[in-house]
Amino acid sequence: MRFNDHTESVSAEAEASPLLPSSPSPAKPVNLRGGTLSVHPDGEHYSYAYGPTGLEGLRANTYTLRCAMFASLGGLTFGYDQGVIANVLVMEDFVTRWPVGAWERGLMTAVLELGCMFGALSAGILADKIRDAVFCLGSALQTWAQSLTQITQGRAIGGLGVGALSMLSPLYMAEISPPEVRGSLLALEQLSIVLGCVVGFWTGFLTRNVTGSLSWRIPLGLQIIPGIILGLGTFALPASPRLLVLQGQREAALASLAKLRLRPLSEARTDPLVQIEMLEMEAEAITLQRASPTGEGRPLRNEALAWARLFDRRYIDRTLVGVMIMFFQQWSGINALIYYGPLLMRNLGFSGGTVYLLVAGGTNIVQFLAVFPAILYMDKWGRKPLLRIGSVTMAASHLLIALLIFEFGGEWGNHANATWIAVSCVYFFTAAYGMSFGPVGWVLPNEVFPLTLRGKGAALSTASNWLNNFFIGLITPALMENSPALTFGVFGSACFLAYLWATHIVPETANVSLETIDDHLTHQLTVTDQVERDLGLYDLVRELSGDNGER
Ligand SMILES: O[C@H]1[C@H](O)[C@@H](O)[C@H](O)[C@@H](O)[C@H]1O
Repeated sequence: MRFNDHTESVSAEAEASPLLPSSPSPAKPVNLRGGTLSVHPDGEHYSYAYGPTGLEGLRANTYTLRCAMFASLGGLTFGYDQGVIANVLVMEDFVTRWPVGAWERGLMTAVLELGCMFGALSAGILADKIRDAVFCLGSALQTWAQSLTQITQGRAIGGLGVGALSMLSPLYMAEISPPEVRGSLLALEQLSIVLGCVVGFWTGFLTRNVTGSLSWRIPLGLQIIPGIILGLGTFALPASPRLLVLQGQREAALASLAKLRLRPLSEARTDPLVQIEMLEMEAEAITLQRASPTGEGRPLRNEALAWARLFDRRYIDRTLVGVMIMFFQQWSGINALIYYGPLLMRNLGFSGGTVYLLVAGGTNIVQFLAVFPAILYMDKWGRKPLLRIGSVTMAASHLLIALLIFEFGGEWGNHANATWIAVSCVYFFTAAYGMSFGPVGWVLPNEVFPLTLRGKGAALSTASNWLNNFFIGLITPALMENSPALTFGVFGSACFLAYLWATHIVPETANVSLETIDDHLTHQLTVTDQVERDLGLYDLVRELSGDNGER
């Protein structure tokens, strides 16, 4: 049984969350080969860290960092598509070749998001390399398309790959990370997505004047490169130790963990923190297997039962956390700005190329820069404070824009100051989003589910991202046409609800191991506790803390 004693100052809000039981008072940390173990006087509540959080922590985890960066290439692929497509849709060759209506164009854009949703949900079925191959096939189809139907088909197929990768990359990162830098490492997914947006946007921007179809074939084709690198790289990445334990491969899991924690295998066998981490994984795997032994010979029924467990009374809280963080991430309105930003800027009185650069180019860069504070401080400050500050700032920015449009809409020319305040609000919003719901949206869903449900839970949460993304894309133009002020009012209200949700419902997950989070979220701890006791975990913890157990 562990507790949320972060030697550094993770918010006390964790204790205010209804999902987490209140933690026992913190204990003095014991230094263990560079890491720390803090044990409560009762000998059964503890927390541990292999090293510091933030930048120093990332520096101390070079190999895990490299693996996570590599895995995050999955995020790059979908960010790139978003960045590129905005440009492709207005390229001269593209528009004259296929002079289609708004509806077909909308379908062509949105079909990727629907593909992504199915890709995320079915990620568990396809093997790694096949998912990647599906993505490359989709990209190739788009690049060599001879008709709009082929592009649309290519985007639907590519979407399956992008969706699967967008779910699997962060899941893998969560499973290989040590507790003290898991938030920072998972935030790399967001960094990659937004980097993809920036690169995609500027690539399209640079090739837009190339003659003929190369103007759009080049940027669409380039996305195959990260796909190929990722495909080749999956052969070199170490397997998730948690998955190996679940599959009963203890030795392989230890070898993988030793590599990730930068210890020679022989040393890892006796390293106290590695031993604790291994025992925790084993305890969780045993508990979960006892709780849900899979019946043999009925794979479809078992699969359906496994999905149904997400809605079981015991897990529904976590399922809602995963689904709702993505819901609020999308209803914050970030993609309304990304997809329809130029429209908004035109509403604010800007025109031509300025509009384009200000919005699409500018907001992507702001979003990209905003991820860095999240990477550096997410584990130190905790997830909840980021979400709360972020949602309040986003709500305030949206509401101010709504008021300004209401007051000065249609006569911006006479109110230059109001225009610039509105533009600043767009950037404030983007920065606040980029530090909060952007990265945390990819962190929380990969932390709150227990081992056996983690894949399906993350898949459902990612599907929620894509489905809501799709709806936003669909309704925003109509909303804007109807009333731009109302559009911002709607997103502002969603941000305010997100604040209430982050304050009262979200559990703090910073700085504790994935198994600890599971312990905390499982309202009755008894089974895992007993298994942990049987495996000798508490004896080991007491021994390491210099306690002989007599109390
Ligand atoms: O986290 C990402 C990121 O913020 C992207 O810019 C946005 O387009 C995605 O929908 C979102 O999931």
